[in-house]
Amino acid sequence: MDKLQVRAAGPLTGEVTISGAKNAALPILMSAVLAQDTMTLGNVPALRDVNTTIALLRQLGAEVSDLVDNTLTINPATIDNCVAEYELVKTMRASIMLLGPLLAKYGHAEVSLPGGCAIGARPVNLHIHGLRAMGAEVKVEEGYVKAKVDGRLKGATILMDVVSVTGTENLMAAAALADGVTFIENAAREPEVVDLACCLNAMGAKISGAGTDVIRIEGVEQLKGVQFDVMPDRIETGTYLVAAAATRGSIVCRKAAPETLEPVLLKLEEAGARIERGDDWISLDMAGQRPKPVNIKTAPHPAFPTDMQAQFCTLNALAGGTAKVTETIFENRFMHVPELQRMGAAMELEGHTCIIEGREDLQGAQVMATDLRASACLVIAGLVASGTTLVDRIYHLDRGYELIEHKLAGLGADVVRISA
Ligand SMILES: CC(=O)N[C@H]1[C@@H](OP(=O)(O)OP(=O)(O)OC[C@H]2O[C@@H](n3ccc(=O)[nH]c3=O)[C@H](O)[C@@H]2O)O[C@H](CO)[C@@H](O)[C@@H]1O
Ligand SMILES: C=C(OP(=O)(O)O)C(=O)O
Repeated sequence: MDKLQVRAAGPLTGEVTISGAKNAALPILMSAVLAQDTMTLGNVPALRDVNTTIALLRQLGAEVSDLVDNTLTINPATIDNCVAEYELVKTMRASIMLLGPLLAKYGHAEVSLPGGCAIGARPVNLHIHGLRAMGAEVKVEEGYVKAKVDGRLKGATILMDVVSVTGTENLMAAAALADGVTFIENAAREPEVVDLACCLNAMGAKISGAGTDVIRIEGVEQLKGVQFDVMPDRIETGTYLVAAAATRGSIVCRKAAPETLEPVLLKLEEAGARIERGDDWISLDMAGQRPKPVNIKTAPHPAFPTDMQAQFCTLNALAGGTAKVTETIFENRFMHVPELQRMGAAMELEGHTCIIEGREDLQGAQVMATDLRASACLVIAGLVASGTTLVDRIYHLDRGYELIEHKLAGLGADVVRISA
């Protein structure tokens, strides 16, 4: 298993180019099955999860090119199998996004339940509820969600009890080919939902309201293959900005989408960073100062994203004062806390809140990455800690950060991948 060796090398400085968003790319790749002909997708990040998605689509019979220069083509016309098998699905929860599109296009679909994961339970009851409301027969059997419908799905009004990003995306994609109008109420407003809606609309769908809490989808009979570029990754952007802030550095993120990470930028400003935003760039400058503590409470967009919580734990661990970080989306998303404690961080958990007393220094240690963003927060800690930090199980990191060691090295960090 690969490890990352991280040593402090002073403040991060320079420019980093942001990749396409994992959490937009995966639903868009899976919604490509809705098209009649070939989709060409650009700005697709080279990530382990993208490779898994390519393998899943090929397993269904789609013709999928390799990813070259962050571009790939998907021809779904050759799909002859609507079963997404456990072996691939278990490594990536986003696979559930195949359910709605396959069902809407082919009238049946079987997608393995992804199972629980380290950060929390991740149920799919809302996806099932919505598809049933659209007339599908859905059962959970032998670890698979099995859905079928006679003819087309029917437009329906669906109230989401809880704001669910993938749930909203699955139902929106399915409704794009349904007969009649669907309303998704209490919809997720995340920028990735908007990106998927833009892609579907380019394919000929009639979706309005994406980015608000009511999405209206007027079903159409067919969707066509188009060229579409995936939006920039706001979480990758936020991660590099926090890394720069933790090291008291000064960086510019290029090919970013500032409007998608306003809550993160506001918290970085509160931490003492000078932030400037352009159309597609963000700069951060700490002017050599130690970060100030910032209280964080995660919640659905436009509030503070759960995917940035771990990184802000590290930032607070280095801040001059005490901060509270509260997680409201996932019940078990603090597994980085014991690892950061091993590096000397002063933090305690009280239920869903982590109380962090900032320290001037952390110490390098061998630590274990437990999930994607937890891995990122340990790498950030290693950029500041004395001695050497060895982050184990970085396959988590490879799910979501394209070329992380190269991008960090470009900012002056001392980060080396040690291949097993
Ligand atoms: C709202 C939110 O911040 N969602 C995050 C979630 O998206 P992801 O799409 O993975 O998860 P959801 O948005 O669906 O889940 C949000 C909440 O809804 C609950 N739920 C979800 C579906 C369902 O059928 N039933 C149900 O009860 C979940 O247990 C969770 O507490 O993880 C992603 C990866 O970390 C993040 O990028 C998203 O920002
Ligand atoms: C946890 C994440 O992803 P996933 O939903 O694929 O597990 C994430 O993007 O932070």
